[in-house]
Amino acid sequence: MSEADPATAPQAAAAPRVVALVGNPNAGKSALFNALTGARQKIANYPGVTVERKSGRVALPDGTTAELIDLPGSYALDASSPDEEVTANVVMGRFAGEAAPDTIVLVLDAGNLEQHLVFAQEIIALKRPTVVALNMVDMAERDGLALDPAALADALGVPVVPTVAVRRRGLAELTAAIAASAGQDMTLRHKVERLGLTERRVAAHAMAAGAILSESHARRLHARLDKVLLHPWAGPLILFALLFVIFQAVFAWATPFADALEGVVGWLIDLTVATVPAGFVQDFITQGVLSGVGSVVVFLPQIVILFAFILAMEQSGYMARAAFIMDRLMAYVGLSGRSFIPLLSSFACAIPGIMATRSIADPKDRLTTILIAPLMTCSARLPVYAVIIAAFIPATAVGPGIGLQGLVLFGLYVAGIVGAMLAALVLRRTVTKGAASGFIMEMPKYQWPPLGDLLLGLWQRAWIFLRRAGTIIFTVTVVLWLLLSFPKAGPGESQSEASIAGQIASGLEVIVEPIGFNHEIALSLIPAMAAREVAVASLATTYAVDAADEDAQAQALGPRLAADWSLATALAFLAWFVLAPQCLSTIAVARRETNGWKWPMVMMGYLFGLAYIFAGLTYWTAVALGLG
Ligand SMILES: Nc1nc2c(ncn2[C@@H]2O[C@H](COP(=O)(O)OP(=O)(O)OP(=O)(O)O)[C@@H](O)[C@H]2O)c(=O)[nH]1
Ligand SMILES: [Mg+2]
Repeated sequence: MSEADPATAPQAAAAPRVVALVGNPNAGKSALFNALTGARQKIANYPGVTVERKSGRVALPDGTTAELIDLPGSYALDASSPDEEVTANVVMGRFAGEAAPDTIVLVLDAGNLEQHLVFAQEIIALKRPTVVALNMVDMAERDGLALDPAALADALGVPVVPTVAVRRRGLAELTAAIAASAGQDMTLRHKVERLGLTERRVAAHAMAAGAILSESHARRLHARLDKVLLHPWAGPLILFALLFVIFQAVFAWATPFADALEGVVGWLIDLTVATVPAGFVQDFITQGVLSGVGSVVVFLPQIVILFAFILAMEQSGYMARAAFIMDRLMAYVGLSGRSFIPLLSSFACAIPGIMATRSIADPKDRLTTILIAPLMTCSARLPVYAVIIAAFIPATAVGPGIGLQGLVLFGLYVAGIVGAMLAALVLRRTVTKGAASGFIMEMPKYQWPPLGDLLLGLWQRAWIFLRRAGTIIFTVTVVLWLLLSFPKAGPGESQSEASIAGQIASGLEVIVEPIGFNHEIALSLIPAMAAREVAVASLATTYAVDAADEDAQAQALGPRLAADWSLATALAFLAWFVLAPQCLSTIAVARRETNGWKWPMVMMGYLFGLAYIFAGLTYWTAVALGLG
């Protein structure tokens, strides 16, 4: 440790001046450090912490040498992480055996000046010799922003040197400014006083605006967009409205395509009946493959439209803003914004969502996120929701451009989110007790989503969906069809009731009957553990097996459900699928990520419990309202 300690290291004549690089994360401190010190670096650890202490020698133009220290990025002097604590301790000279730096080089990202000036003011208010390196001016110029270093120097009362660390631009000027800072009474010239966070934000805004020489139209537009989209209350409202529009579109735009696909499946069934001799093979193709798997595939248009919006939000740079907005809201339920991306991925599928929780450092944050991820409405639920909504909710308008079907779909997604937030709230107060940690992220630039990337992403999502239909859904449906087809029913008996599958389902039916579920639903719940869409395929296959004739067999699932189920049962079925952990792969991934069966069991227990209770409440309420 002593070799890293400038106070005791063997040195020529006088101890070299200590110069510390301070600034927000990603300002380019390490890049500047490397550019200035080259190979003359030493790496050690700060006493008592695992944070690296990187120091190196730099020759100044006045002939002296300085010891340069690269510090971890920080947002504030009242530290919240070990990294930030080291920075604060070094800057304030609180480390034992470590002298306070003689000069502070404050590294600011020219492209994020306003944000970086918030912390910068805290440093300058310390009244120590300070030099500002206005770094990354190349990036700012590329983005159409030209800054005036003199104006900024004037506002701050410290020298400002424009630099491009990675191109070694401005290094001579910077070392000259460091040399000149020696022995000066900087406190006389500093214009920044100690202020609270809010006042510093206001001042940062004014100083950043005052330092702009010219700004391109696009940059100004993006800044204005952020003002609106990140506004404390307009931002969440816009996000909410956008999601609302998305779910309207999923129904309004997909219906003609879904109807056409349904027509194709019906036509294929007719064709099979006409060409394949009646018997086992014909039944297998019509009941098992076409009715079962076909009933899932018809939801491809909905999946594609939903993902077109999600991908466009990601690629345009809006998604990071949504995460930022959600961070504030999630803090209320004890989650950090770091959970947002895993939870967002869970809208596609909980499996990548749960794997993405590896980026959450806090173990309790992470566990909470894993436990609530299955409540986010994954795309496998979409076919289940869509088939029930199309069959039971009239396609009427409840307002200009607002369809009732889209509204119900939106409501189901919101129900999942609300359920997840409430679950987080309860979990954070009980099993995963602890404080939430905030997060700050850099916002990507706005851009039009590149059409090629968008189409590629859509193709990948569509392919994942179709592959599931061709593999897991196909397999489970075929097995179910076999179990549904034997033994053959006697006269007057229904085939699905008499079959092996039907007899197994009868056991389950006893349990789910009180919440309004019928025999067909009970039959669909077990195979749907393999994947939620299988519930749709199972229902379709069951009704096809029981169909009186070929015409009835070629009929789509929706009209059959509408004829056979009460609205109360349909609503209870939706409520069940909002909450129930009907997915073995998710449970398996949760086991792997938590190293044991305890947490997956907790997850299954609380989710099945909630699903049962809420499906029941939905059913009993609906019946009381006369919808049974
Ligand atoms: N174009 C450009 N890129 C830069 C410049 N300075 C740094 N970078 C890049 O910006 C990124 C972040 O730079 P770092 O030097 O690691 O930032 P840092 O301030 O040390 O970040 P932390 O250690 O996380 O606080 C790296 O990819 C650098 O290559 C610059 O002047 N121009
Ligand atoms: Mg660094």
